[in-house]
Amino acid sequence: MSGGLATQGLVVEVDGTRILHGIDLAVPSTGLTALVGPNGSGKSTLLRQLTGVESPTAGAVLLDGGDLHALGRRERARRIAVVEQEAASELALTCLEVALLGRMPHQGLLGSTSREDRRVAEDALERAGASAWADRSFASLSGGERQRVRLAAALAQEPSILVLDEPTNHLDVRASLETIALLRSLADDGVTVIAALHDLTLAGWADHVALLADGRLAAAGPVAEVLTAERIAAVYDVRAHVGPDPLTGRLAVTVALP
Ligand SMILES: Nc1ncnc2c1ncn2[C@@H]1O[C@H](COP(=O)(O)OP(=O)(O)OP(=O)(O)O)[C@@H](O)[C@H]1O
Repeated sequence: MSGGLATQGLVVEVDGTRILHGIDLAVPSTGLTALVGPNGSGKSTLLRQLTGVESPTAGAVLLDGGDLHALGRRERARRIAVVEQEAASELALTCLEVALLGRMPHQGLLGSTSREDRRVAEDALERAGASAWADRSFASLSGGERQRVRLAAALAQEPSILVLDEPTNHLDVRASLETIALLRSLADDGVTVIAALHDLTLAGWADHVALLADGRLAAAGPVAEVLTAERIAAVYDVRAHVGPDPLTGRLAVTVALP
């Protein structure tokens, strides 16, 4: 199932400060989209808008052409899963219980866990490479291990749209690539996936890139069209080189201070 997620003239102001200046972005419903941009450019703010947890100052977020904010919280949660900074409430749970949190939007009002919920949560842990820790306390995991379990909770939600804020944070080089491969396979399965990433070479594994600069959309489109050396140099104020990586043949970005 695919979902059409887009913003129209999206403006966000916080305490009188304008953070997003009228963003028009259609998140491609096929393939993996990387959201990149310097620190403070507005990535997390934009992602919070795309998940509907915060309302815009002006403009709109559209889901399948309708106003996302008109949907109830539970209905939104059935459609959109989010992986962001961890919540304190997760710390008291086992990893399986954290994964089961993803089933909540699909459960009845009493929230009882069915055999099917448990199966989906266990599958999600397996897919995220976290099943070995199912019975461990979430608090006892390393940062990278927690990241995988939080991804499993999002998978257990069986969303049509998956929004991730720096999903490779804390992950080692191999685990980062495995996460990107998992996100790509979800996209292949028809899930709309958008992930904020800092590593531009990692972003090169995506299909599409949206580049934010100072709260504005500097560019959006296929990876090779957006991640050019000139644009990276201008937006990040660095010297940049973009070329095929000798190992993978894929786009690799190297940068140096001016
Ligand atoms: N309450 C606030 N008042 C003023 N400015 C704010 C407030 N909250 C956020 N901002 C600013 O909004 C801008 C965008 O923040 P956001 O977290 O969206 O950026 P980001 O691109 O995700 O950054 P990073 O890469 O560092 O995580 C930042 O400059 C931040 O300081």
